[in-house]
Amino acid sequence: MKKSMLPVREVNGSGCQNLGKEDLLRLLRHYFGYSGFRGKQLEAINAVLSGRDCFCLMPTGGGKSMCYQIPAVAKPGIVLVISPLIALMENQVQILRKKGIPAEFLSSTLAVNDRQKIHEDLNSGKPSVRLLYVTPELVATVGFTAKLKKLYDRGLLSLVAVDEAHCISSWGHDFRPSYRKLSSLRSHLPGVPILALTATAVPKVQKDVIESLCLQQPLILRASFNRPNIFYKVRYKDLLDDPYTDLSNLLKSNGNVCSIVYCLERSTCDDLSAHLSKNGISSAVYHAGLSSKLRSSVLADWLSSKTQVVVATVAFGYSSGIDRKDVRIVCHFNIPKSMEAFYQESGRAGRDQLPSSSVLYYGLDDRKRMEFILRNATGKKMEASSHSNGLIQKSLTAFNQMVEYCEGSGCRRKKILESFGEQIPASLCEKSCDSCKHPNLVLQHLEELQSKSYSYKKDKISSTFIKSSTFAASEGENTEFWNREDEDVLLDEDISDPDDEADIASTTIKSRMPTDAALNKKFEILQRAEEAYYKGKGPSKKDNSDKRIISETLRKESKNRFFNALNQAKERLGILLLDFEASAAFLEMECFKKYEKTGKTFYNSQVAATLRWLTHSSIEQIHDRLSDRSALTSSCCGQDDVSGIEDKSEENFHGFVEETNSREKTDLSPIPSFSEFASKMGKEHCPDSSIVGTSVSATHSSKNLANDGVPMVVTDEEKNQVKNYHELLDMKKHREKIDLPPIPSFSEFASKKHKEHRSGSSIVRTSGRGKHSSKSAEKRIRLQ
Ligand SMILES: Nc1ncnc2c1ncn2[C@@H]1O[C@H](COP(=O)(O)OP(=O)(O)OP(=O)(O)O)[C@@H](O)[C@H]1O
Ligand SMILES: [Mg+2]
Repeated sequence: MKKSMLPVREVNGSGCQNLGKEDLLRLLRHYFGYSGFRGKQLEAINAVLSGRDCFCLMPTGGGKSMCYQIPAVAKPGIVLVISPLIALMENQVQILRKKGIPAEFLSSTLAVNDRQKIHEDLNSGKPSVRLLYVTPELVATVGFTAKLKKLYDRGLLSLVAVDEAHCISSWGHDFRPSYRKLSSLRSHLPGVPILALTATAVPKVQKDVIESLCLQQPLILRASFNRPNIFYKVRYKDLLDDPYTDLSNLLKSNGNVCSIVYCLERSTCDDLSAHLSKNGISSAVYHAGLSSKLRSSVLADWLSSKTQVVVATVAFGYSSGIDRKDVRIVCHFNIPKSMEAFYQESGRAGRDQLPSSSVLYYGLDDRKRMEFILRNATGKKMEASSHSNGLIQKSLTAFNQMVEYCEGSGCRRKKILESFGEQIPASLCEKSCDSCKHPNLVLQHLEELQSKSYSYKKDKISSTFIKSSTFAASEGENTEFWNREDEDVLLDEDISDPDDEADIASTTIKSRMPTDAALNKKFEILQRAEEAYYKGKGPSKKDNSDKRIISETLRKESKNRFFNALNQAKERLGILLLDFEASAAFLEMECFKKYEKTGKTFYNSQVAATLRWLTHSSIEQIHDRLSDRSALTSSCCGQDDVSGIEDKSEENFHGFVEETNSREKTDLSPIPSFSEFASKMGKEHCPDSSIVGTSVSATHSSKNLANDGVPMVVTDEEKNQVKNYHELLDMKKHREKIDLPPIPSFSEFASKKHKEHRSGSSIVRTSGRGKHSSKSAEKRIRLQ
């Protein structure tokens, strides 16, 4: 039930100073039902009521909003709240209205009529609104500045609150350029107190905020950043059989509670959410690859408990301030870039002060990946700047704190707080982190990790992280890593991003290659399908089952898409030594197997994610995933084992490639013709190249025929040799055409793989693929 407004004391200027603690407590109880102020709330409220600027540093969920909400009901006039997110504003306005406090937000998402009503109220003799929420972009417009001036001239502005004030600082982790424009507020509205609120404790950011907002002798309030109700824990991916299963078990064992799972990449979100859903956990995906409408509906469902788990990229982290109090678990499925980001994101847990957990899944691959991104992200943003080296160093140093949090022993809570300059005794933790609760177990894990790390460095770093030049760019698009810092990219709830059409146009314009535009279009169609599904418009009740069926036609189309995408990848990368048809079939089968039961929508989504992966992956990644696809395809199809045949042809090919390579080194005579090659292999004829890429199903019959000894029959072995030969020719032609650094000796590559296979290393080969090897292949694919 709505409450009526308590009469505001008639105050003129300094009159408010007379409001004592009891008066303020009365307001707190009346409107919010709380019995006492928390932390530094009372000091902040008193400061702004007395007309003083205030910089308020309180932890996430600490109750910063109250510092401007109480003044709004204690003092006549309007409190202007500047907030980075429309969703956050909507959320707060709804809550305030329910409590009987007249609050409004102005944004481009409002209907024209609603906007008009707000403006009419503001222009009226006595506006009823007490809290007016706006975005920084709106404040920067000439029209709104004029409106503010008018309110100011009429003495109606009582306070300007700048929420998430760290967004103003390029030193902060959420820098938002439009916040910079707020620096003119002080000169436009002299005498109106400014309250800056943030949970970002870095001293440099604090200084930057105070200077940028031109705060005058502000009262600086700093509460402890300790979140005693959050239990901190790290899980080591490299020591787990399957992190996906580990996560779903963790969520299930906690009773499907309200949770947030942060991932680095959109494709991981899609994949992980599908996995959780399959395991009976109510989950949805949130990332900037979704239309803004879909994002809003995911957020609304999560806020209203229709969905329990949101699997999100940092696009959701940007929604800091969204008030769902009962988030019990915040999980980072990939290591965040800094302690600041980690603190903010994990701080979404337990805002109701009840016991909650922060779980970070740490992986050595993830660490290297993030280091790579940080180097390139900073380089990319600062290409022309002489500061770039310093910035790279700065972000790597910040990241090292995160690594130390995971790889070091000792209290995790202490590490968090010390990174913000707070010195505490380890006893403060009271065994509410894994290190304090189970020190021996954590030490044991760290030892195991160390030995993994040693072999990891030896085996993997060179191959996994030497990426093509496209890596940095593609990482950015997939990970949304730069989104928060770059307003040109589709910013979450940016006021300048009012509708889906703008999203699509902007995405298309941003596409680097013409092929990307076509792909984006396809993604868009898939997104819409997904949106319809989530909104219940998708599968109709009548023929639900039919619509969910993945038809043969759809599967064929998907295969064709993969085939085309592989060709495009080949154009992009210069070379791909793969059988495209078999690889396309493998990728499609992977999607089908995974979502056969869940239905078309998820299947389409997985196809889209895989296509996206193909457009951005490096040669190594694609080869790693697909070089042994035929065996997988055959096993997926339930065919008999053909690995012997595959192996033999592969060995032949390897031998041939090696021989050709050694010829290359010693004598430059032309490459042998296929007939020469075939006769060398003991064959009698040269089959037509059109048979290249014959499906696996043909293998059996051709094998039988070959056994019958019919001379003109083309065996699969021969087909493979033809295919391999043509690929080799392509490779050579390509080398002749463009001036690339020498192709890495294929013989070295092939024999290295062979050796690795023999020694049972991480590269999974075709033959002898048992349950275990396919599992590790699956694991590797997921981590990409
Ligand atoms: N004095 C209080 N007593 C009890 N609960 C409070 C008090 N003040 C605020 N809260 C509640 O604490 C929760 C978090 O408050 P709020 O959203 O203002 O946090 P915040 O500091 O802005 O966090 P964030 O940095 O995440 O935005 C809210 O549900 C709010 O109602
Ligand atoms: Mg807040």
